[in-house]
Amino acid sequence: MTIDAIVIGSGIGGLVTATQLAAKKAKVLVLERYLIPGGSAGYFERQGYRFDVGASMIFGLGQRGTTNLLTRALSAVNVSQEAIADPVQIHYHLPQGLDLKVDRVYEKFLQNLTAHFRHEERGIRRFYDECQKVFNCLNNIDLLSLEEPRYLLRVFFQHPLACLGLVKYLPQNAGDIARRYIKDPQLLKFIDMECYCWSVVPADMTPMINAGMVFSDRHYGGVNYPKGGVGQIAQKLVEGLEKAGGEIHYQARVTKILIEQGRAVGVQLANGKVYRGKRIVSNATRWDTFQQLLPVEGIPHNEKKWQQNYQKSPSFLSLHMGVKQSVLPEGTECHHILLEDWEKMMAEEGTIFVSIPTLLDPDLAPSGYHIIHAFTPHWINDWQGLSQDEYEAKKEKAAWAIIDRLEKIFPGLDAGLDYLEVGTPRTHRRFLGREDGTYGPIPRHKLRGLLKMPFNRTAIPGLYCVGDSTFPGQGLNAVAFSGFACAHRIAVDLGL
Ligand SMILES: NC(=O)c1ccc[n+]([C@@H]2O[C@H](COP(=O)([O-])OP(=O)(O)OC[C@H]3O[C@@H](n4cnc5c(N)ncnc54)[C@H](O)[C@@H]3O)[C@@H](O)[C@H]2O)c1
Ligand SMILES: CC(C)=CCC/C(C)=C/C=C/C(C)=C/C=C/C(C)=C/C=C/C=C(C)/C=C/C=C(C)/C=C/C=C(\C)CCC=C(C)C
Repeated sequence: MTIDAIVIGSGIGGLVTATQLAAKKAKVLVLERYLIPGGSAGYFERQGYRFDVGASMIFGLGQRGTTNLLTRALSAVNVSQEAIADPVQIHYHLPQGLDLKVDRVYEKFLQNLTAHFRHEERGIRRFYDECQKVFNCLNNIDLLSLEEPRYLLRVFFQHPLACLGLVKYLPQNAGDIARRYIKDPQLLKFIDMECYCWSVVPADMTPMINAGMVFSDRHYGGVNYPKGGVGQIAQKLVEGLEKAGGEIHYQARVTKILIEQGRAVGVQLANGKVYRGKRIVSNATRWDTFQQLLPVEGIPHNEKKWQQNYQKSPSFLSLHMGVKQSVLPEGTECHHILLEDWEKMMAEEGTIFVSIPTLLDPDLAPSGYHIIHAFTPHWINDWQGLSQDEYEAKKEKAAWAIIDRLEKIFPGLDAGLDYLEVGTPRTHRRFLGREDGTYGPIPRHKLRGLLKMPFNRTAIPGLYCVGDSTFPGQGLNAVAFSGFACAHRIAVDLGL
């Protein structure tokens, strides 16, 4: 039977594309190089612990509005996922005693922040209220492909003000808007951290549309943890995909996208097997897609331009720990950010991110124990060219430096450690198939908001990209949007 769409990779971007197409009765095949689906939203099990590999703070699992794209993607193929509400998005432990919690309740968050910056009360409210404006524009409209003129026309006639609002914010960055209202340098550093901790760049380089989503949805749909672990989202999407007649093959590593007369017509696997399809979708990063799966000499001009504007963000050093319950003081929150010196916010091993999912779902660890996932940015270069012994020693040293720092918020961590597994940029590259283990693309220099981020079609007819190297970038809810948009464009192209 002819395959309508072959999707390379089962990250959330790839799976949302596949399920959306399958729901429209397209014949879909997903090819995944690893043993399970999910990519960065996958999991692994060790000694009774179920660890999330990457994604841990989940947006898009809310129940209301139009921006709850994970919930919507699941229900489109008749599956659902129980979600546990996280009452605090992040507990920040920042320099100069700036210790504060981002409460799920908007007014409570504003109060917590204002308590540290009384003189900026008005500016704080004006900045975050403006983020809510962006969110309200998005949360009113159907979110589909911006490459489909008839859809654009339709939403424009249905919601002209929301569309004009979005057009206004598309070229803007959060830092410019923050500086319009806020003068205090320490508060501006805090806004930088608010952006950096998910966009990996400071506020000046973070698109306002994305900041509007994150800073508002956390108080609207909220951050919600999937019962059973983050890996459940992908497992459920696969269940829905199969129910809708789609197929997924594991240990199916695509090594080549086949081009005939300038058009993508199929793929070849590492084992030599060939599949042909009417449309090919790559959920691999753009670097992997255009430099590994296609001949480098033929890289399209617009991809070269994209690489001049965007670079690979660093990868992470990840500590997956099992710890005794006694390590966590009463009232500990699920997510923490630790930084001791503002100058080091963007440095390797500067900011430490922490997620403790067992506070929301205790079933992920043996009784009496918790999971602490701590991660910090790291570049692959430092991990190349080492012997096995050197690699292990470097991992050990780096991990203990992080544990020592975490003792500040979790006294007794070292003594209460029951299990430790350390992942490096090499681990991310190997298991996620992402060049240099990168977290995703970041602007090389200040760009105008999201204007330079490509949509799903590529310069090669028949070939589409989905995932975090397409509009609007990193984040599970963001790549879910990219999946909705990609499937919409393909469905129109196939006349479904
Ligand atoms: N919320 C958080 O805390 C957090 C943390 C880390 C990552 N994330 C997010 O996760 C998102 C990643 O989603 P995504 O959908 O873009 O990508 P992904 O990297 O998660 O998924 C890509 C999938 O494609 C597979 N693949 C790659 N090359 C292949 C090949 N040649 N053949 C077959 N399969 C191949 C990989 O194994 C992987 O399963 C990012 O946006 C990132 O921001 C979130
Ligand atoms: C018609 C006319 C004229 C016009 C039109 C216009 C329009 C319509 C426009 C539109 C637009 C749109 C649709 C857009 C969209 C967007 C979106 C969806 C976005 C989204 C976003 C999201 C995001 C960004 C998210 C993110 C998140 C993340 C990344 C997270 C992460 C996290 C981390 C990493 C960390 C954690 C932490 C700790 C652990 C502590």
